[in-house]
Amino acid sequence: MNELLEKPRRVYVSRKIEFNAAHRLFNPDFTDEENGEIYGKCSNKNGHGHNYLLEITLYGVVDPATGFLFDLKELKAILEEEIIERFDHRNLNLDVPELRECVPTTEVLAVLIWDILEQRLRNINNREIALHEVKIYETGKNSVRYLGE
Ligand SMILES: Nc1nc2c(c(=O)[nH]1)N=C([C@H](O)[C@H](O)COP(=O)(O)OP(=O)(O)OP(=O)(O)O)CN2
Ligand SMILES: [Zn+2]
Repeated sequence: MNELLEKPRRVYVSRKIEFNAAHRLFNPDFTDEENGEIYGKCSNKNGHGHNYLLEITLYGVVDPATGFLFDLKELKAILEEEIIERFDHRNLNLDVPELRECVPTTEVLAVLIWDILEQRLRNINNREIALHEVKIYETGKNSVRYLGE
């Protein structure tokens, strides 16, 4: 074993993916006026779209045998299956069952993506790997980070 990895080395490993989706920010419990006041143009009846940039970060100890925390090829495949399949080219209000009763803000999307990935990693996690952060850029300027709290 390389002496570099003789003691546990804790690292953060990230991968970015992009998907595009439409949404409308609208709460049916509010009046149209209230929705307009709170969400402005984002509550327009026919919705609008975003090119979301998602960055997932894992945390844990480098495996001394492989030199990996987690194979990024495997993470890429998981993100394709769990995120792209679910969200890409979808209407978040209509096509994602978990969001039907929610206002699909970036905060809510980050929490949902956390729950999906946390569950998926738990099922394959026989090593010390944790989901550390879900970060979503909704626009070039607006982003949300969720660390599972
Ligand atoms: N806390 C949040 N605030 C807002 C969210 C959100 O998810 N969480 N979302 C939106 C809208 O989805 C909206 O589409 C964002 O658009 P906008 O504010 O116009 O964003 P831009 O960065 O493109 O705006 P600029 O005009 O370029 O500044 C609103 N708020
Ligand atoms: Zn929006």
